[in-house]
Amino acid sequence: MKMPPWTILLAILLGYVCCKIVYRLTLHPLAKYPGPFLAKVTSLYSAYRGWHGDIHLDIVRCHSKYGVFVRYGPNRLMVNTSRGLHDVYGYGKNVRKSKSYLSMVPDKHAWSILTLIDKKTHLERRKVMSKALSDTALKSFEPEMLNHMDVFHEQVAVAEDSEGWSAPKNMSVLCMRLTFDIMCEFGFGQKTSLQTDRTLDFIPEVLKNYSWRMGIYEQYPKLARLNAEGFARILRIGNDLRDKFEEWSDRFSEVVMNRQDGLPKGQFGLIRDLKTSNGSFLPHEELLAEGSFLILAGSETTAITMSALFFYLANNQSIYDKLASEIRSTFSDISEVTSGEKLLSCSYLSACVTETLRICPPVPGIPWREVEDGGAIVDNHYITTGLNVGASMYSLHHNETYFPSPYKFDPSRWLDAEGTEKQKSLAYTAFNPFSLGPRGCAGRSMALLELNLLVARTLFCFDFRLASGRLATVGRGHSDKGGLRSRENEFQLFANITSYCEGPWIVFKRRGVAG
Ligand code: HEM
Repeated sequence: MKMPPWTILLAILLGYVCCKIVYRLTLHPLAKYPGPFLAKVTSLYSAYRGWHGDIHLDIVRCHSKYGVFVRYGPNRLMVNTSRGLHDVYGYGKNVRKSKSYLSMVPDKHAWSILTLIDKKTHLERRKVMSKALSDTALKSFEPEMLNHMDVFHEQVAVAEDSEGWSAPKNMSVLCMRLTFDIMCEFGFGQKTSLQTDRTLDFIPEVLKNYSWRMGIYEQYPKLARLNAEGFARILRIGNDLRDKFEEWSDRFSEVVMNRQDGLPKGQFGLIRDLKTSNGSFLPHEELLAEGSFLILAGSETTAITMSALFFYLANNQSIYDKLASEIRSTFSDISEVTSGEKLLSCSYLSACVTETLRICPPVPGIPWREVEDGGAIVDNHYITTGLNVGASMYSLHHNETYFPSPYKFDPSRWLDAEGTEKQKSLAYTAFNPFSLGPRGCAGRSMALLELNLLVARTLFCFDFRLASGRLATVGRGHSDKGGLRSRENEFQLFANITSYCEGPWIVFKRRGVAG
């Protein structure tokens, strides 16, 4: 009997897939490691988790079920120890950024500091970026940063009831607008007014969608080749938002890219005017990619941490009181609440910020690294060339070995107290919200400055608390949601390439207003 050609093709394809699955389960160098069955045979498993936004929770579940090393993709191994963390991300390790970052490179020349895989080119870029984000640059920008925070406070200051409390405010929305405006002026010298101009509300929405897509592609880069954006455009899905955003970003980049003297530059000017080793400027596509990444990197992450800080302070009265008392006794006028000795002396503030970054790391998933020629040792395990290794920040930050009662918001774990030194230094070995080593966050100081200043200035000028009724539940876990989303006192993260969050809804009252 003669078989039709398509049946033969199908049989060959099926045979190939079966062989691949058998290989991945038996002879593959990672075959001996435990993990979810589907994750061993296809990266679609983690892409599905990325699509759901609960990849960080699934990783915690997998480590508690399978142990320290878990196979989380056919070629991917994750580890949940501080030694593993430092072996993968520390300086001088035999790894580079994984090829999955390529899925975030839209065009041939559109690298950004985040996606650059080549170590030498990255180092050159990093030197310029470090200068752009140096303490000196931050200090000279601080007055503008404070202006943006004043606008933020004007928005929450309007009293709505007879006791002087404001209407409920959605912190994740207000914080994103604030950090976006700060980033655009710091990086590009542009005043974007997202805080006050409601016609620009499409921008955070577009950025959120973009991060969500990138989060999925990072897990399964082949999906990027399907060109979902192209199809969405043809099918006219989301075209309104996209058109508005493209129009806005074209206008924005026209000004930013203009090298004429006298135009506002911002710190990004240093990258724009950077000449490569052959004496030419970076290609236009690369500058655009770099600019977009900087806005995302600088705004989403910091906004999530700010929102989480409001959530945990409003939900923990004794911590709120202790912090308010520290701030109000350290400063005697709002003009004093700036960077410097007094702010640095607020040890409880610093502990609250650190604890928020621990319990709610804005990059909760795994920044994958690829092992280079010669292999690498990760927590005493030899890993072969070409495989991907990584550690999830959320999972490590909830590992009981380093953080007893990991789901409890407890700033005191970062304070000096007799008998706790050992536990505290152990905690620091696993604390990693900004990643570490050569690819660690270049904007750490900027983020910490924004976080400390916003909280200190808010508590100096205002009292705040959770909004009442249904709004008080936004952002928290719920028993109905089941599993790892059921913790009511945990601020819920939805992980993508960074993450997004909802709420909390907070009401404010200017201090000194009688009620
Ligand atoms: C709480 C706020 C922030 C957190 C938690 C955070 C976290 C991170 C993490 C985990 C990475 C490594 C990502 C990877 O390996 O794939 C990273 C990279 C980076 N971040 Fe941040 N970030 C924050 C704020 C900022 C800010 C305000 C900026 C300012 C522009 C910034 C600029 C960068 C840059 C340039 C890189 C790439 C570094 C490199 O590859 O050399 N970040 N960040």
